[in-house]
Amino acid sequence: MWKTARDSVCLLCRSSAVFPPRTTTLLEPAQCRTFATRRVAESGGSRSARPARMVLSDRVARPRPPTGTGGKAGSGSGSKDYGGGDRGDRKPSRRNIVDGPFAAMNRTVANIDRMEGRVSRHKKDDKRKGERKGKGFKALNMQRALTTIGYGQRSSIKERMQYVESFDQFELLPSVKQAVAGEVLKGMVDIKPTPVQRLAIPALLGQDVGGGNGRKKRGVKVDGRREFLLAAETGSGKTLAYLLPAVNAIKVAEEGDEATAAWNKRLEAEKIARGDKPMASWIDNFEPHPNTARPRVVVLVPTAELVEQVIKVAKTISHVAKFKARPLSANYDALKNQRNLYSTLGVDMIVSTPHLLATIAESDPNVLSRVSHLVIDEADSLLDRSFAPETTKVVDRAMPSLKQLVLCSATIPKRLDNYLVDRFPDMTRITTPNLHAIPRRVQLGVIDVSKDPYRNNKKLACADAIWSIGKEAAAQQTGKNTDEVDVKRIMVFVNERETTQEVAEYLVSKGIDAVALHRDTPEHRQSEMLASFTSNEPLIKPAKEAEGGNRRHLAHTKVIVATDLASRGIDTLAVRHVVLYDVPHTTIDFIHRLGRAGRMGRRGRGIVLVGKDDRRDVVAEVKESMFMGQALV
Ligand SMILES: Nc1ncnc2c1ncn2[C@@H]1O[C@H](COP(=O)(O)OP(=O)(O)OP(=O)(O)O)[C@@H](O)[C@H]1O
Repeated sequence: MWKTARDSVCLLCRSSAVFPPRTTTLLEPAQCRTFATRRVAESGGSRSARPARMVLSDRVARPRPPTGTGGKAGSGSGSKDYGGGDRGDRKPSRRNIVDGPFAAMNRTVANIDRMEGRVSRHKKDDKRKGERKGKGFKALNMQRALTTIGYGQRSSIKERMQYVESFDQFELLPSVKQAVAGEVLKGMVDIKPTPVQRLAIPALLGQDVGGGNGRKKRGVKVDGRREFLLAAETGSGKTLAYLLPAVNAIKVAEEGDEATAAWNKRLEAEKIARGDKPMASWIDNFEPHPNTARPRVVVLVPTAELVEQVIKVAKTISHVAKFKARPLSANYDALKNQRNLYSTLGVDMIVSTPHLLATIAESDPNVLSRVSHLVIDEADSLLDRSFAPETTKVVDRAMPSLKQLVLCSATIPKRLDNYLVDRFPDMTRITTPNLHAIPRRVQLGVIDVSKDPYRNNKKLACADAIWSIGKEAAAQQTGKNTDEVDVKRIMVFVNERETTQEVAEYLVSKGIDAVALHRDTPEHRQSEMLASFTSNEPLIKPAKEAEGGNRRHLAHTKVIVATDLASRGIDTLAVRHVVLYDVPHTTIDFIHRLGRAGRMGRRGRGIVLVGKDDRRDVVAEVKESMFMGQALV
């Protein structure tokens, strides 16, 4: 019969009457006599009903199902069924109404599911994150390398972006604005700044365009300098976002520089004195410009290829804005690099790899003594283990004169995040709402290599995928000029450098025009190989040349098999197809590699080859994230 356990208390009604006797401190509701009796009364049953039938609904501790998902009308969120079994559309009793002025009075039923269902406003983001963590993206979470950006934060950024619609709104000098429309984005209609440009350009200029905390957006001054992190998805125009404010700073500084004005006067006088003699014949003997070997702006990038890419944009701006931008890279011999830096005509901006600049600065520390703006592009690479020592050498030397330090990246790996918190705790972070997501218009296809017809032959699967793309391109061309072939450019990414050569050779044996690119490829050769992938122009070849006189040759494709080296920052606007021969080790690599396609809103296709030993769960989750347009956690 009924017994009382001295140490036991019911979870719900807090009474100590229980059945059967137990020794635990907290009891299940079904074991509580007081509670059970009350349930009988509520459900209209008689006191004589046997306790065994008074079992509570097993839904008691679960959140209510959302409205419209099964159950009768009124049993969803609108009803107050707190575990009393299926009450159908019964009107909720007054004592269970928890909202309004009489809320919580005379409550006799525990509010367990109500509490679970309620989420505080501040915790909404955490809850969403939790849901994503718990359910959808288990595998990605396990190998998570990226720092998370809350969805609340992303929405507030979206709101702020609405304040900018055009480049004219930026407080840039007229010549700089003119360079954007007339040179860099020449030929484009309806030129508008991209999301990262809308957020970063005003911030770097110290301009308030409205929305949010102005002071915070413009950056906090630390020892007289402002520090920024620009993080935005691949192919979103980060280069212009940091270059335009830097060029603007060069021009503003030049306006008030008396030494430069005096030198310009002397040069004009010299020109008159030399008469018809070409300037090149005497300029080396003229006095050096005050900026010679003392640039105001330094941009660091990880590879010689990127030096070329960034300097090309800078020089295009300089055609209108008139400043001197020079590259330093392993693509040039020592003499050319020296001339670029020590030119008598001076240099305003240097674009370099950190290794080269750190070496030069070691022998001539003055080189970095006047730098006011330092940009570290691809900061996730330049501040990781392999580059960090050289990069920090440059940062440390430039620090005393720095007014602005800008770090730029498509991803914020956790390591970078920790480093920044440690080294630059006051850094202003400018992130776009789609950070860590693969561009929306890139689709991902998965080929299971373990199945027929490939039977774990990845190379065969890769060649087959490329042949399919080539045939599709050929089909698209039917009916057009048959003497010419529009060649599709395809990038194949592998994890190890040894694999590049192997795969490229196999593809060539299957009639595909393929080359291998890795760290050991000479830098000038790398640039040559990448040239046709970075050009925005259609790659048209005479049909005979494209076929190479061989009918088993795939005329419509050009393939580069590369390691991660070609995945960082290279502006491969013309690439529509990326093949992930190996499943990337991290989400960071997924983002960079797939980011070579679908740049600046273009369409793209990724194909990932999944072998028997590969993480299918990771690939499935990346695909799902991409489908939903979400950040890769
Ligand atoms: N406002 C704009 N409108 C249209 N195109 C633009 C605009 N800004 C930049 N672009 C073009 O977008 C392309 C990609 O820009 P950029 O190379 O700067 O991307 P990114 O964000 O640095 O990419 P990654 O992270 O891969 O380095 C370039 O070809 C550039 O000319």
